[in-house]
Amino acid sequence: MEREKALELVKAQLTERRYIHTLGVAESAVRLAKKYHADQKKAELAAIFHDYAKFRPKEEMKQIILDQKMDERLLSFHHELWHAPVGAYLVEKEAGVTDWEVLDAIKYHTSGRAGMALLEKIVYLADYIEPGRNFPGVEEARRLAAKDLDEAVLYAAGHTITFLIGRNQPVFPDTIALYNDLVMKKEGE
Ligand SMILES: Nc1ncnc2c1ncn2[C@@H]1O[C@H](COP(=O)(O)OP(=O)(O)O)[C@@H](O)[C@H]1O
Ligand SMILES: [Fe+2]
Repeated sequence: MEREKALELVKAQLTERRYIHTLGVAESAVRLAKKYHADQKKAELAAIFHDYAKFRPKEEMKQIILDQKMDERLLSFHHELWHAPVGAYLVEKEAGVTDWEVLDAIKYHTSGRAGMALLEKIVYLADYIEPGRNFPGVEEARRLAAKDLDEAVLYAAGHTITFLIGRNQPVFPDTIALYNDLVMKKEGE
């Protein structure tokens, strides 16, 4: 699907602010894909659609998780997590994207998971470091992203976990699995 068509489809689903975030994620994803030799068109498409379901009603997303027999653990955790897997489902159903690498990159862009594919890591990280982000630590994440993809993804996952613990919030296990996977890989090096 061409960039312009994808942008038109996603713009109808987002607020202006979230659309500008999406453009930032697409720019970051293409840059990371170029640097880490991933398919730039797929990275751009996944980034453009990554927050497609961000503003869908919670009830609708909950029903999709149940009907589509998605990971029901999601329903016991913060609904912030739901737009990623539900987004992948809706992007296929409503926008007709069938490339499973692109759909998986959307599906796991919020929680991450152990054993992430290159495209998944790129969209996960692009979402974290896009130019509109200004949370403490984002500069370090950007510095690491320019050096080593796994280091940067590890940093993002670790900081998301500590951010949630700092607020006494439950942490969806797939992000911990991602963190453990990368930290053990790093130890093994
Ligand atoms: N493992 C997790 N458990 C619970 N909440 C999480 C987890 N990982 C990320 N989140 C939450 O998801 C939200 C981030 O959503 P994300 O899709 O990554 O970014 P955004 O929607 O802001 O572009 C944050 O509120 C973050 O705290
Ligand atoms: Fe996002």
